[in-house]
Amino acid sequence: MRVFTRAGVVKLQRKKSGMERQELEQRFRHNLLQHCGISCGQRLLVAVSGGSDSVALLRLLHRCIRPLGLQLVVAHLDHGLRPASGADAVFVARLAAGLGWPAVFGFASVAQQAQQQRLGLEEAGRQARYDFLYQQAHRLGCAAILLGHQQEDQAETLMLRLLRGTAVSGLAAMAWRSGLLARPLLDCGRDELLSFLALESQDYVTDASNAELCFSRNRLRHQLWPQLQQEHPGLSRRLAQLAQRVAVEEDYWQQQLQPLLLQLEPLSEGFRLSLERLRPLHPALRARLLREVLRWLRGDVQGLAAGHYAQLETLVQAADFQGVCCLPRAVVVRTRTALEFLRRLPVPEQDVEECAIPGPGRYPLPGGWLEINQVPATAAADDRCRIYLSSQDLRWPLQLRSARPGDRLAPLGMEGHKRLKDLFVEWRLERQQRWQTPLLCQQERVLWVVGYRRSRLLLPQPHEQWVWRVDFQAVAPKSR
Ligand SMILES: Nc1ncnc2c1ncn2[C@@H]1O[C@H](COP(=O)(O)OP(=O)(O)OP(=O)(O)O)[C@@H](O)[C@H]1O
Repeated sequence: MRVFTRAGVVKLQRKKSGMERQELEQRFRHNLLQHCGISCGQRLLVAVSGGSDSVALLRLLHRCIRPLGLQLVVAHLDHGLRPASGADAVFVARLAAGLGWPAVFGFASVAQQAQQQRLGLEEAGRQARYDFLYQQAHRLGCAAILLGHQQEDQAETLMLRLLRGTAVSGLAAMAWRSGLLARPLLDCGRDELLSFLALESQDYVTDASNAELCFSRNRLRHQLWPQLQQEHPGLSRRLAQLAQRVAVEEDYWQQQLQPLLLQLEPLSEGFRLSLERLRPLHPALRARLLREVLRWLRGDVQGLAAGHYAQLETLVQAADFQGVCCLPRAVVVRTRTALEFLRRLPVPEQDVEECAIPGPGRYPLPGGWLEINQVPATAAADDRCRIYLSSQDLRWPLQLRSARPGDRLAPLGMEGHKRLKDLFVEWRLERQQRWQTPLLCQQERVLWVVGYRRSRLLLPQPHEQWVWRVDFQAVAPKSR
């Protein structure tokens, strides 16, 4: 049996720590090259707050990159939220200078920006930070912006998304690489990074706001997380691994989506996707496709919840074709053969004053204008902003007005009549929009809920050579 003296134990511990550091460095280098797509010789912007994670990031880079010929520029933004924030900038400046790397600094008045843009402090800070980092990366010709998010951050992000009701793809949490942003520490534990810093005799700053419980992430970190960790040791690691697996699967789904997205038919205000293509898809693939189309249309999918996707699924499966689904910033209209994904029309700012339309011409509306012309009957189909009316059955004058309680519509695509009030609820139109949406009527009968649905009335007959074309052009309200 070997007996170790105290000095021997210390020596052994040092050896173990040295080996752990070596393993951490190897993993870090692998993450940098394989997961984050960094190539030899590139210039990188390293975002350093002065906290333990980003300081560890900088020190790891400093140790690992010499053989790779990478150049670093350190970047720090002072959010101006704490009296001591200037001291963090000084700390980062000294650290960068000590390691021999250039550094850039910025200042943002985050509290003011949060007030102006009606954002929470966390969100405003994030926006200001990313604006600053992107600007600097472009100005300095950097190939990537490296961030110090680590395993616990990843697990917290996944958990917060879960608690807020994410789609499955949201469980992928933060990506190793997303555009310019790269996160090479995603599989490194906080304790592992702290041990590394201790071994390097490197200090770091502690941000007092990280302990403030007004931020949801901090509440999770300090209140819920310790309890969960106690019950389920290794939870952070397992959640971060789950995020990685979901990311790989999402990559697979993206590949499956590509050929389907090529089948999207562009419209002037959105896209059309035929039911023939949508219906045979597996529901999982269909849900992702619908989500992706909405992302294309709106630029993001914020504010869309599971209930919205369930509504779209109902539209796809419905036998009749009168459906409309109003979503935040988008409207999806079901036609006989397709779903049309359209940008939301601007909400009119006032009711439409009732006016008579004595004949063809152009008529102003609060939210735009309406134009009626006689045109040769062609195969042209109605859409949300254009309908064709029979010239044989139309009797002038028509009327334009806002909806009234008691109005009914005989929606094209289904039998019978429906109360507009019920249709508005079914379409999820906001209250304000319900009674300000213009209606085109003939003798009190609704022909068209402008911008949404037409009725079966006055459909052009097959033998007609000329028909009336009614166009609606929406005008965005002037910003006040
Ligand atoms: N003020 C800042 N200036 C530059 N980069 C920052 C700043 N704040 C955060 N970052 C970058 O964003 C990453 C994530 O930010 P987050 O707020 O989660 O970290 P932190 O707790 O402030 O600091 P750290 O991650 O360094 O311990 C940081 O690791 C760092 O790379």
